[in-house]
Amino acid sequence: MTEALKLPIIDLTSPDRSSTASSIRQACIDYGFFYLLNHGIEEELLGKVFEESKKFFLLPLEEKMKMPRKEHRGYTPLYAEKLDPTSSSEGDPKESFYIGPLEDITTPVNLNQWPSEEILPSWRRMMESFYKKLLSAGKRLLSLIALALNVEEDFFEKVGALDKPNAFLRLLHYPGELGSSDDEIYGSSAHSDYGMVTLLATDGVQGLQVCREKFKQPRVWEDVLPVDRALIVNIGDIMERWTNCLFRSTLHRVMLSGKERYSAAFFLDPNPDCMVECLESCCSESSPPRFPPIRGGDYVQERLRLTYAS
Ligand SMILES: O=C(O)CCC(=O)C(=O)O
Ligand SMILES: [Fe+2]
Repeated sequence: MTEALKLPIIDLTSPDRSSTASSIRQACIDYGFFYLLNHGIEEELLGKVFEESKKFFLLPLEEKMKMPRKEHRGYTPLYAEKLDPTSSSEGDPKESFYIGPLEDITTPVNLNQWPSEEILPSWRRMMESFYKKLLSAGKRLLSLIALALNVEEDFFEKVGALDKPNAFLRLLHYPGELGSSDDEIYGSSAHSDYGMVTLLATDGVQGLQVCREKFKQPRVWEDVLPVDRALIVNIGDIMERWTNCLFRSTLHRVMLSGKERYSAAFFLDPNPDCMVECLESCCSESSPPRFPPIRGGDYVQERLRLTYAS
């Protein structure tokens, strides 16, 4: 049995930034998760994004396999990914499509892969527009997160995290029928996200669960229900490092109920060259830094390697 969690709701456009920042601080300390309203992504665009996403996943497998995941961009088929590397299962029953930075960071050519315009004419335009709006919402949110951490609101810009951030949009499809007799099936197995923050949109089909005490056994899982017009935001491991574990990167998973589900997760990771080092406002003599400084890119690379190792 699980219970639904009543997560705090944050309004990105609230004029009272200091009170919003303190609500964010409490939400990140207590849950590492919150709902975000007035994020600037119109309902209409979101509807279209899910329509286009559906059209893509409905393509025959051989068409989708023309864009296999390369440089973390493109298509990953069912069971290709194991988010919980300690689990013995064959992989997660979900397929996804990754879109990386629209402006490339380390290469002169853009590495993104796109479905052919003949097959899906408005796909790329729609996804690029969605990506840009998510990035803008993410940047605005990070300025509030900076205030919540008692640093200057442009802190994440100043340290170079947001100068060409390594942000990935991932479209996800969890099939409805999997032909398994298990009554508990994890569409995404238990994991925490790697980056700074994740902004998640879902098609309204429930399934997301969080475990607030990742080191306690047995694990207690609570449902995060979809809230109309809200994105679900969670703190990632890099932010947990930056804040010396003050803000938590909470373990989460997706349980399948036999109902098909679509979601879109936007992982906002810092520029690969940005150094992630415990914030002064998050350590003291009695609470020294728990992690050494690390280059953002090195950290994410290692986590991805573990996820995709077979
Ligand atoms: O599909 C979802 O609701 C969550 C997906 C997720 O947690 C992830 O891709 O990291
Ligand atoms: Fe996640």
